[in-house]
Amino acid sequence: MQLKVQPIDIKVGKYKVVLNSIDAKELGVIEGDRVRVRNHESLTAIVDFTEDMIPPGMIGVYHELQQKLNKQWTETVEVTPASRPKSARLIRKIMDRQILTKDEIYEIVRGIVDESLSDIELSAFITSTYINDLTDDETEWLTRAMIDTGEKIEFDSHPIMDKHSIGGVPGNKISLLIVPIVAANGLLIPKTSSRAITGAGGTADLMEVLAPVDFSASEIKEMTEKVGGVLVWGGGTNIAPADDKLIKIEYPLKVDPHSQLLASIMAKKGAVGADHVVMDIPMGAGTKIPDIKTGRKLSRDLINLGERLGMTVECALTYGSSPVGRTVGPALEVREAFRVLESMEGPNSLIEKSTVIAGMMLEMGGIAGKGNGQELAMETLKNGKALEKMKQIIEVQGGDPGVTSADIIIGEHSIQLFAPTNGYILEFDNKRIVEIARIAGAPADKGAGVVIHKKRGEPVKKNEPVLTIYSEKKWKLDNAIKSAQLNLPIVVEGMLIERVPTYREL
Ligand SMILES: O=P(O)(O)OC[C@H]1O[C@H](OP(=O)(O)O)[C@H](O)[C@@H]1O
Ligand SMILES: O=c1cc[nH]c(=O)[nH]1
Repeated sequence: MQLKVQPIDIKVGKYKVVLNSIDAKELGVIEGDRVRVRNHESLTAIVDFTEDMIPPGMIGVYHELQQKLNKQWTETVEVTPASRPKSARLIRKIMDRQILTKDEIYEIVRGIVDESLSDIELSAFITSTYINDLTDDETEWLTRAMIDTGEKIEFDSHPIMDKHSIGGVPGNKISLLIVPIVAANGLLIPKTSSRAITGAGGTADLMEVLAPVDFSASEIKEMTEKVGGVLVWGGGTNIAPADDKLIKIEYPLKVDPHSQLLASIMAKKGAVGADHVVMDIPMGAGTKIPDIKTGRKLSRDLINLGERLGMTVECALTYGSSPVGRTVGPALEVREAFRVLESMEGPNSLIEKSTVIAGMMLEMGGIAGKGNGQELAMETLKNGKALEKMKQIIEVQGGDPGVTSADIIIGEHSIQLFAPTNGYILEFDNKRIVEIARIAGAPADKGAGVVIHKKRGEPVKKNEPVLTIYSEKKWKLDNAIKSAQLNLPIVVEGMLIERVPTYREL
């Protein structure tokens, strides 16, 4: 069928077209099917439907496909039904618990990278791997395919250090301290991070408060060689490009399937040529890892996958039942981390966790003797070398190296929530804290988030503030307050939890 092209200047992240339902019926396609669009070249696109936006005889072409067709633009195109790509059919095999071959896994990853899989198919891929774990071989191939379908960095000098957190604990801003500590001690650390997956601010969202995070592989190499380290967004590079496309699907689903998590993390490490990696595995109620047994199993899986890929991996099982530090949300977290860099002023949970992990890295990199890493990491914070290095990192990434914690802008609208009674913080719901920060606008609105005045186990007096919610927009703050009041993330109780009388009135 010949259709007249109607450009639609909207980016949808895929090759997509819109057909009038009359033409779609004529072609025998429904929403989510594919069509071949042919002018001088031939491309497959996913079909959207409309009753009125596009009249019969025309085809709406979204931005990405326009860019492709633009090379040899024509007024009309030939449109024919196309079959689903092989990668889409392979996802069904995972649902049926069949084991995929290496070639099949590569086919799926190519389908993710070249945008030929629809969001529905991608979410089926995520969901089926959430339900049915991939085998060790499949996970290795998934990781390798994610590395091989993107750019890789080869450094001339080694060792290359790296760290990664599996996420799942709110306020985990430790990379902002670890990277400068490690780089200040002469090791190279080209740290790529994801944006938030299940949280209210991933490290890439946080670093973006201070400097751009979007760089090519060659820029990352150059910047790391210049100042020793970077804190960049993995999705902004062409490093493991499938990763961010999968994370975009995981984010609304709020899931991070085991095999995807392994591949997502290790692909980013493999692509930058990491030699030694420390993994942070937050554990406990409300995290991705409910208990130590599951944490040890994940550690073994990460260590084994590292061995298969030629990296030494050590894992740190860390306390995750309470947020790290007292802030959740990009700008608030950056300000808290910066205060530690500036003056060691800050929560012990943040300083201790950051220096323990940085210490492990200094030992693995041969800079500190066994058992002395944390002391050296602490010293690097105290003597201001980590702050100096952080400023170099900010500058090399194009931010303002003169920035101080006082310059970081927090959302202008805020409200405090108060303790209803004297007592102790008996329960503290990490997931609710994240949810409230997200409703307030985090991570997209950098100034949105939550300050935690009282953590689990701490004593509190009636009417003392327990949380402050910040937002850049009044209406988002109102929604966050409503959500917090409907289901408070904190339970305050006195020492007496409930008095049960001799006789209860029924
Ligand atoms: O949103 P949730 O699932 O909590 O965690 C995702 C965060 O965890 C990792 O942190 P890092 O890069 O090691 O600092 C990721 O890169 C991302 O920033
Ligand atoms: O980078 C990350 C971190 C946690 N989970 C992932 O899937 N990727």
